[in-house]
Amino acid sequence: MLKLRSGRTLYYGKGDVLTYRTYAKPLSVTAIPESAYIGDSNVIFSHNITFAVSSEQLLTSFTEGDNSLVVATDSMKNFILRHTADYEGSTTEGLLSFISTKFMDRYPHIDAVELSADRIPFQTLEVASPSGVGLEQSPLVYRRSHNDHASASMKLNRKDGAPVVDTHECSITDLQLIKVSGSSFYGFVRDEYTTLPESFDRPLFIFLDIYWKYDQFGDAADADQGRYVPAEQIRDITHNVFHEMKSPSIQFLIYQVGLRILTRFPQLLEIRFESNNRTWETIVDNTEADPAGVYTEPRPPFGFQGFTMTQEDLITDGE
Ligand SMILES: O=c1[nH]c(=O)c2[nH]c(=O)[nH]c2[nH]1
Repeated sequence: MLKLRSGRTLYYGKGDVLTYRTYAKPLSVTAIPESAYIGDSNVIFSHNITFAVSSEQLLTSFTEGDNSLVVATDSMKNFILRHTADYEGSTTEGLLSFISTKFMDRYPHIDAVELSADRIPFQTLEVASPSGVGLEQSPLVYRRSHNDHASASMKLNRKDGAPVVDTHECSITDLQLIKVSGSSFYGFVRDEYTTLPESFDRPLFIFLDIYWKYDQFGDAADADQGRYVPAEQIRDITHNVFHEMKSPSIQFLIYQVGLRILTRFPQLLEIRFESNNRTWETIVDNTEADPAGVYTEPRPPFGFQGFTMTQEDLITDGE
């Protein structure tokens, strides 16, 4: 949240600025064992952007109705759209820092900007090859995806007058993963409040949001440094670890995912998880002889977990 020196919250801005940029610079990233993802053509580089500004000098716009320093939020929207066209890089983080730095350069009375973007994912589609043999990716037609998506957020302020990225966070949200067998939950506190039976093989459905921060923001903004961490590889590590392990709880599962992510990406300072337990409710249980089961959606209320990890966790875990 953007605040003045006095501690008073003050900001205004525009949300849901939809920017469908075509033919941005292609992204290429280093391969990791858990993922086939090595980049994006960025033929469609589209985002839903939220942009807010703050300044000591905007106080009178609230207290006296003085609009003399108010950049209309409609103009902000135009600024974002026009400069999305000028962006020469290939990452969401780079786009946000480019637009916000330009804005602070253009309007020197703005002290701080807070902005975020959800990437709007479009997936490639296969079409019959003109040669008549096999399929190939269409370079023209894409499918809008409503699955998990990447996001980034950051706050800029001024240092010696120049805009600098003060804090940032990248994420993948709305991951929804089911493992049909190989998860348990037992050994928890049993007392007069306990009704949950122990489970030795539950169909574990989790909703997961994962957030990360770089040690050096430049690695996120400029993929040419070769240390960009794509949300797609974070996603693929997550389902690999889920696949590999017999989890005794969601708590331990996300810790193991975090260890793997921090191992793969030493350029990350911190990783944070927010998970939600949506374990399917069992209607017809499976047996050793017959693996078929029938399950239904769990009823609220839902359990959740939150956990933050840093590179220190790799040292203490002895990996
Ligand atoms: O993985 C889990 N962790 C819990 O803390 C918990 N609590 C609960 O009721 N089910 C589960 N599952």
